[in-house]
Amino acid sequence: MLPSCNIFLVGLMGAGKTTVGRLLARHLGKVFVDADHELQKRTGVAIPVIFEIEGEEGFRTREAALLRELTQLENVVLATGGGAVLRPENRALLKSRGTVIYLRGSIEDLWARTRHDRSRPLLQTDDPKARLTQLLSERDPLYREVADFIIDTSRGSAHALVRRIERRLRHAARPDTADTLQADADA
Ligand SMILES: Nc1ncnc2c1ncn2[C@@H]1O[C@H](COP(=O)(O)OP(=O)(O)O)[C@@H](O)[C@H]1O
Ligand SMILES: O=C(O)C1=C[C@@H](OP(=O)(O)O)[C@@H](O)[C@H](O)C1
Ligand SMILES: [Mg+2]
Repeated sequence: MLPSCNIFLVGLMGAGKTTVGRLLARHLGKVFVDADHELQKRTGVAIPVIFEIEGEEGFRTREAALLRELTQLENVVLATGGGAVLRPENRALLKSRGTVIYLRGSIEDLWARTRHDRSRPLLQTDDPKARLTQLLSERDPLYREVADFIIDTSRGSAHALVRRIERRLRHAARPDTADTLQADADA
Protein backbone atom coordinates (compact mmCIF):
# COMPACT_ATOMS: atom_id res chain seq x y z
CA MET A 1 0.00 0.00 0.00
CA LEU A 2 1.13 3.57 -0.61
CA PRO A 3 2.54 5.49 2.37
CA SER A 4 -0.61 7.57 2.76
CA CYS A 5 -2.52 4.30 3.31
CA ASN A 6 -5.53 5.56 1.43
CA ILE A 7 -7.89 3.24 -0.38
CA PHE A 8 -9.98 4.64 -3.22
CA LEU A 9 -12.92 2.64 -4.56
CA VAL A 10 -13.99 3.15 -8.16
CA GLY A 11 -16.58 1.43 -10.33
CA LEU A 12 -20.00 1.81 -11.85
CA MET A 13 -23.20 2.69 -10.01
CA GLY A 14 -24.36 -0.28 -7.96
CA ALA A 15 -20.92 -1.87 -7.74
CA GLY A 16 -21.03 -1.44 -3.96
CA LYS A 17 -18.47 1.34 -3.44
CA THR A 18 -20.50 2.99 -0.69
CA THR A 19 -21.61 -0.22 1.01
CA VAL A 20 -18.32 -2.12 0.81
CA GLY A 21 -16.30 1.03 1.50
CA ARG A 22 -18.01 1.64 4.82
CA LEU A 23 -17.44 -1.96 5.95
CA LEU A 24 -13.86 -1.98 4.67
CA ALA A 25 -13.00 1.20 6.56
CA ARG A 26 -14.38 -0.26 9.78
CA HIS A 27 -12.51 -3.50 9.18
CA LEU A 28 -9.18 -1.78 8.50
CA GLY A 29 -9.56 0.93 11.16
CA LYS A 30 -9.65 3.73 8.60
CA VAL A 31 -11.97 6.70 8.25
CA PHE A 32 -14.75 6.25 5.70
CA VAL A 33 -15.57 9.07 3.31
CA ASP A 34 -18.17 8.92 0.56
CA ALA A 35 -17.68 11.67 -2.03
CA ASP A 36 -21.39 11.93 -2.88
CA HIS A 37 -22.44 12.06 0.76
CA GLU A 38 -19.83 14.73 1.40
CA LEU A 39 -21.08 16.77 -1.55
CA GLN A 40 -24.67 16.47 -0.33
CA LYS A 41 -23.64 17.49 3.17
CA ARG A 42 -21.80 20.56 1.89
CA THR A 43 -24.37 21.76 -0.62
CA GLY A 44 -27.35 20.83 1.54
CA VAL A 45 -29.10 19.25 -1.43
CA ALA A 46 -29.36 15.76 -2.92
CA ILE A 47 -27.30 14.70 -5.98
CA PRO A 48 -30.35 14.75 -8.33
CA VAL A 49 -30.99 18.37 -7.37
CA ILE A 50 -27.41 19.33 -8.31
CA PHE A 51 -27.89 17.61 -11.68
CA GLU A 52 -31.24 19.36 -12.15
CA ILE A 53 -29.94 22.85 -11.39
CA GLU A 54 -26.37 22.73 -12.70
CA GLY A 55 -26.44 19.84 -15.17
CA GLU A 56 -23.94 16.99 -15.29
CA GLU A 57 -21.04 19.37 -16.03
CA GLY A 58 -21.84 21.43 -12.93
CA PHE A 59 -21.87 18.26 -10.87
CA ARG A 60 -18.54 17.12 -12.39
CA THR A 61 -16.91 20.44 -11.55
CA ARG A 62 -18.06 20.19 -7.92
CA GLU A 63 -16.99 16.53 -7.82
CA ALA A 64 -13.51 17.39 -9.15
CA ALA A 65 -13.02 20.19 -6.60
CA LEU A 66 -14.08 17.85 -3.80
CA LEU A 67 -11.79 15.06 -4.99
CA ARG A 68 -8.84 17.46 -5.00
CA GLU A 69 -9.56 17.98 -1.32
CA LEU A 70 -10.52 14.46 -0.27
CA THR A 71 -7.50 12.83 -1.92
CA GLN A 72 -5.27 14.94 0.33
CA LEU A 73 -6.62 13.14 3.40
CA GLU A 74 -4.66 10.28 4.94
CA ASN A 75 -5.70 6.85 6.10
CA VAL A 76 -9.15 6.96 4.54
CA VAL A 77 -11.31 4.63 2.53
CA LEU A 78 -12.90 6.88 -0.09
CA ALA A 79 -15.96 5.74 -2.04
CA THR A 80 -15.95 7.81 -5.21
CA GLY A 81 -18.98 8.40 -7.42
CA GLY A 82 -19.14 6.21 -10.53
CA GLY A 83 -18.12 9.05 -12.85
CA ALA A 84 -15.13 10.25 -10.84
CA VAL A 85 -12.73 8.70 -13.35
CA LEU A 86 -14.05 10.77 -16.27
CA ARG A 87 -11.76 13.75 -15.76
CA PRO A 88 -8.05 13.10 -16.32
CA GLU A 89 -7.08 15.27 -13.33
CA ASN A 90 -9.22 13.09 -11.07
CA ARG A 91 -7.57 9.95 -12.40
CA ALA A 92 -4.13 11.42 -11.77
CA LEU A 93 -5.08 12.30 -8.18
CA LEU A 94 -6.52 8.87 -7.46
CA LYS A 95 -3.48 7.08 -8.86
CA SER A 96 -0.97 9.20 -6.99
CA ARG A 97 -2.62 9.40 -3.59
CA GLY A 98 -3.72 5.88 -2.73
CA THR A 99 -4.38 2.28 -3.64
CA VAL A 100 -7.21 2.21 -6.16
CA ILE A 101 -9.61 -0.74 -6.22
CA TYR A 102 -12.01 -1.23 -9.12
CA LEU A 103 -15.20 -2.93 -7.93
CA ARG A 104 -16.55 -4.59 -11.04
CA GLY A 105 -20.02 -6.12 -11.31
CA SER A 106 -22.04 -7.69 -14.11
CA ILE A 107 -24.68 -5.55 -15.78
CA GLU A 108 -27.34 -7.88 -14.33
CA ASP A 109 -26.10 -7.27 -10.79
CA LEU A 110 -25.64 -3.53 -11.25
CA TRP A 111 -29.13 -3.31 -12.68
CA ALA A 112 -30.67 -5.39 -9.88
CA ARG A 113 -28.98 -3.20 -7.28
CA THR A 114 -29.98 0.16 -8.77
CA ARG A 115 -33.32 -0.43 -10.45
CA HIS A 116 -35.52 0.75 -7.56
CA ASP A 117 -33.28 3.64 -6.58
CA ARG A 118 -34.21 7.14 -7.76
CA SER A 119 -31.08 8.83 -6.44
CA ARG A 120 -28.94 8.25 -9.56
CA PRO A 121 -29.93 10.84 -12.18
CA LEU A 122 -28.03 9.12 -15.01
CA LEU A 123 -30.25 6.05 -14.65
CA GLN A 124 -33.58 7.89 -14.78
CA THR A 125 -34.13 6.97 -18.42
CA ASP A 126 -36.53 4.71 -20.31
CA ASP A 127 -33.91 1.99 -20.48
CA PRO A 128 -31.56 2.21 -17.50
CA LYS A 129 -30.10 -1.21 -18.20
CA ALA A 130 -28.96 -0.08 -21.66
CA ARG A 131 -27.54 3.04 -20.04
CA LEU A 132 -25.53 0.95 -17.58
CA THR A 133 -24.22 -1.15 -20.47
CA GLN A 134 -23.18 1.97 -22.37
CA LEU A 135 -21.55 3.53 -19.29
CA LEU A 136 -19.66 0.32 -18.55
CA SER A 137 -18.21 0.16 -22.07
CA GLU A 138 -17.20 3.84 -21.92
CA ARG A 139 -15.76 3.74 -18.44
CA ASP A 140 -14.33 0.26 -18.03
CA PRO A 141 -11.00 1.32 -19.67
CA LEU A 142 -10.81 4.31 -17.33
CA TYR A 143 -11.48 2.23 -14.22
CA ARG A 144 -8.80 -0.21 -15.37
CA GLU A 145 -6.37 2.62 -16.05
CA VAL A 146 -6.49 3.84 -12.45
CA ALA A 147 -6.92 0.50 -10.67
CA ASP A 148 -4.19 -1.26 -8.74
CA PHE A 149 -6.45 -4.30 -8.76
CA ILE A 150 -9.95 -5.39 -9.70
CA ILE A 151 -12.46 -7.12 -7.47
CA ASP A 152 -15.37 -8.96 -9.06
CA THR A 153 -18.40 -8.08 -6.97
CA SER A 154 -20.79 -10.47 -8.70
CA ARG A 155 -20.27 -13.17 -6.11
CA GLY A 156 -20.21 -12.79 -2.38
CA SER A 157 -21.80 -10.54 0.19
CA ALA A 158 -20.36 -7.13 1.01
CA HIS A 159 -18.68 -8.72 4.07
CA ALA A 160 -17.13 -11.45 1.93
CA LEU A 161 -15.85 -8.80 -0.47
CA VAL A 162 -14.17 -6.99 2.41
CA ARG A 163 -12.33 -10.18 3.31
CA ARG A 164 -11.30 -10.67 -0.32
CA ILE A 165 -10.07 -7.08 -0.59
CA GLU A 166 -8.08 -7.47 2.61
CA ARG A 167 -6.38 -10.56 1.18
CA ARG A 168 -5.56 -8.73 -2.05
CA LEU A 169 -4.14 -5.79 -0.10
CA ARG A 170 -1.90 -8.14 1.86
CA HIS A 171 -0.89 -9.88 -1.36
CA ALA A 172 -0.23 -6.50 -3.03
CA ALA A 173 2.13 -5.64 -0.19
CA ARG A 174 4.12 -8.82 -0.83
CA PRO A 175 5.53 -8.17 -4.34
CA ASP A 176 7.79 -5.50 -2.80
CA THR A 177 9.31 -8.24 -0.71
CA ALA A 178 9.55 -10.47 -3.77
CA ASP A 179 11.17 -7.60 -5.73
CA THR A 180 13.68 -7.08 -2.96
CA LEU A 181 14.44 -10.80 -2.86
CA GLN A 182 14.80 -10.83 -6.65
CA ALA A 183 17.08 -7.78 -6.54
CA ASP A 184 19.16 -9.51 -3.88
CA ALA A 185 19.32 -12.64 -6.03
CA ASP A 186 20.33 -10.59 -9.10
CA ALA A 187 23.05 -8.71 -7.23
N1 LIG B 1 -21.88 -7.43 -2.71
C1 LIG B 1 -23.15 -7.06 -2.66
N2 LIG B 1 -24.12 -7.99 -2.67
C2 LIG B 1 -25.41 -7.64 -2.67
N3 LIG B 1 -25.87 -6.36 -2.64
C3 LIG B 1 -24.97 -5.39 -2.62
C4 LIG B 1 -23.56 -5.67 -2.65
N4 LIG B 1 -22.89 -4.49 -2.65
C5 LIG B 1 -23.83 -3.53 -2.64
N5 LIG B 1 -25.07 -4.05 -2.60
C6 LIG B 1 -26.35 -3.30 -2.61
O1 LIG B 1 -26.43 -2.62 -3.87
C7 LIG B 1 -26.96 -1.31 -3.71
C8 LIG B 1 -25.98 -0.32 -4.30
O2 LIG B 1 -24.80 -0.30 -3.52
P1 LIG B 1 -23.92 1.00 -3.32
O3 LIG B 1 -22.95 0.70 -2.24
O4 LIG B 1 -24.78 2.20 -3.17
O5 LIG B 1 -23.16 1.08 -4.74
P2 LIG B 1 -22.31 2.27 -5.35
O6 LIG B 1 -21.90 3.20 -4.25
O7 LIG B 1 -21.14 1.60 -6.00
O8 LIG B 1 -23.21 2.91 -6.37
C9 LIG B 1 -27.22 -1.13 -2.21
O9 LIG B 1 -28.59 -1.37 -1.98
C10 LIG B 1 -26.38 -2.21 -1.55
O10 LIG B 1 -26.98 -2.68 -0.37
O1 LIG C 1 -21.81 7.15 -12.39
C1 LIG C 1 -22.02 8.37 -12.22
O2 LIG C 1 -21.73 9.22 -13.07
C2 LIG C 1 -22.61 8.80 -10.92
C3 LIG C 1 -22.61 7.92 -9.86
C4 LIG C 1 -23.22 8.24 -8.56
O3 LIG C 1 -22.48 7.59 -7.51
P1 LIG C 1 -22.52 5.99 -7.27
O4 LIG C 1 -21.56 5.38 -8.24
O5 LIG C 1 -22.08 5.83 -5.86
O6 LIG C 1 -23.92 5.53 -7.49
C5 LIG C 1 -23.21 9.75 -8.34
O7 LIG C 1 -21.91 10.23 -8.17
C6 LIG C 1 -23.86 10.46 -9.49
O8 LIG C 1 -25.22 10.08 -9.56
C7 LIG C 1 -23.14 10.19 -10.82
MG1 LIG D 1 -22.08 5.28 -3.89
